[in-house]
Order: sequence, then structure tokens, then C-alpha cells
Amino acid sequence: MEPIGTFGASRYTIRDLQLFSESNEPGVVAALAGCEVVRVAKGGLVSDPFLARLYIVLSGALAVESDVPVGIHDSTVTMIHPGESVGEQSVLDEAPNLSRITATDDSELLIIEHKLVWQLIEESSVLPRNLLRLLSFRVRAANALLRRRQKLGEFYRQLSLNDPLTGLYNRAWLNEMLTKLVGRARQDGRALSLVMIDLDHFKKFNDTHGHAAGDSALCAAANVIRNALRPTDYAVRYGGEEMMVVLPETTNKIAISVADRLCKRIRETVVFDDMRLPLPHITGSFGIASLEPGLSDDALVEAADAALYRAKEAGRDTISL
Ligand SMILES: Nc1nc2c(ncn2[C@@H]2O[C@H](COP(=O)(O)OP(=O)(O)OP(=O)(O)O)[C@@H](O)[C@H]2O)c(=O)[nH]1
Repeated sequence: MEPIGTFGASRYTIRDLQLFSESNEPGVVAALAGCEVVRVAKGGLVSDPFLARLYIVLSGALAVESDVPVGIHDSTVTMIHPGESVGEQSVLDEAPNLSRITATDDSELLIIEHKLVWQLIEESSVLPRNLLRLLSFRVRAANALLRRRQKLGEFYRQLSLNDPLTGLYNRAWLNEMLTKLVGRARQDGRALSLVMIDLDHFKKFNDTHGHAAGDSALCAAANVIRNALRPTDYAVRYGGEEMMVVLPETTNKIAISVADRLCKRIRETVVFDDMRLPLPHITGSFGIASLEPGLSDDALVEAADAALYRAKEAGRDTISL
């Protein structure tokens, strides 16, 4: 930053400064006249890590980067154009400005030290009003950014808990949620059942019709399962061609009828290849387990897995307890 004179001796007037717009108060004009004007070359840093100062852009432009580290997709660079200012907050709370401020063009800046800002706030009727307006705008902008980040965070969280192929919940979701769902059911003394599902002879299906057709079959089965459940049930891709359904408030008897319905609907589903030609029907095997006193969530999953094994042993395309 190269000092090039005072504001009073420069070609700029108070009308060029947004914070002082509509002010022609002689005391303010006189006080600003003695303030320093500096030149900053394009790419130059505007920083006084130990000082609280107000910078007003007279010509050129500044880029202000938040001191808060953010993700690569969420840049918080604010551009400050001629007439606009930066550093109001640091001046008001007398704390150094930790943002990284860079000139994006050859720029001229007016510097107002924090003591003078406070003096002007007391003397001017225009500055406090403009400052409040500006701060209110900044708070709104910061809130909007926070909301956007929250939404983005939620979006990525959802993404990390869903299987990209089928759109069902994934194993990470199950690891997080099953303990909670089982805990809640136990606490409320309510039933909860699991149905473990495995597509039959899926290796052969893949080998015969190709991996892409296998993917279509998995998606078709996932759609059948998703559409056959209540909104309060959960469908999870457990891994590979294995899926699981979590049925809160569902007794063993009702879980059997749900599994029966799923087994029948998967058997009837038509899977198409990439030429839209129908492929041979797929079937699934289903293992059912229900929460019992003293049964941990891990043991519940193991019980459903063991039941699935029995369904395979019984010839597949069937359900088992
Ligand atoms: N297309 C496709 N195939 C998958 C996917 N995940 C797992 N598989 C396949 O699923 C097949 C599972 O084979 P196995 O575990 O031998 O079981 P299976 O052939 O279904 O036989 P049973 O379960 O005994 O009826 C393997 O060939 C895997 O490659 C996937 O995302 N897409």
C-alpha cells in the first residue's frame, strides 16, 4: 500500500462514498479531508493485521475473502466496488480485520482509522444510519450464506446415506439408524421386524445377460420393494444384491405377509435390457426376524440372515423365519 496523499487533496469528494451519501456536514467533510489515500497495485494485499480500519474503495476493486475456511464449492469472496467499504465490523468492535483483502485491479483506497469512525458516528447524523443499513444488509447476506451451507450440508449428508444405483438407503445409513430404531422400539415396547432379501442366482443372471442388465434387475427389485412399503418403513441396500427392509411397529406375523407380498411382486416384475427387451424374470429369497426381549440389533440382523439362508436352502423364491 503506497500513500499518495490525503482525501482533501484527491480528486474524490464525499459524494463518492456510500457510507456518507447525502452528507454535506462541514465537520464530516473537514475530518475526512485529512484521511490518508493509498494506492494498491492489482494483486496487492490490503492488510493491517493489528489495526481496525475502514477502507473505502475510491477506484479499482477489492476482493474480501472470509477468514472462515470453507469448502471449494462454497467460496465466500465478496467484491467491493468504488464507493463501497470494508472493515466496518472490525472498526465497530475494535478488532483487527482477519479477512484476506486483495486488490483485483489497480486501486485507490481511503483509510479511516477506527477512532475517527467513532468520532464521526457521534458528529454525523448520516453515517450511523448508513452504517446500520449496511450492517443489516451484511447480516442478511451472512444468514443467507449460512442457510445455503446448511442445505448443502444436508444434501451431501443425504447423498452419503443413499446407494447411488438403487436410491435405497445404504449400509452407512443402516449402521447409524438401526441401533436408534431398535432402541426406540425397545423403549416404547413396540414391535420391529427385519426382512433380509437376496436375489436368486444373480451371478448367473449377470453372467448370462451382462452387468448392465444385472444393474437394471437390481433397480427393478429396489423399486418393487420401495413401492410396496409404508412411508414409515425403510428399504436398504445391504450390499451387492442383498437388500434389507426395516419394519418399525411390525409384528412377526405382519412381517411375514409383507415378505410374501414382496416375494410375489419381485417374481412378477419384468426387467428390461438396454434395448428395452424383456429379460427372464428374477426371484428373491427372504429371511424374516423380529425383535425379542434381550435381542441386540446385531443379533437381530444375524437372525434375519440365518432365516434368509434357510429360504435359500428351501429352494429360493420363498420366505423363511
Ligand atoms: N449387476 C450387478 N451385480 C452385482 C452388483 N452387486 C453384486 N452383484 C453380483 O451379484 C452376484 C451375487 O452372486 P452370489 O453371491 O454368488 O449369489 P447368487 O448368484 O445370487 O446365488 P444365490 O444367492 O445363492 O441365489 C455376483 O455375481 C455379484 O457380482 C451390482 O451392483 N450390480
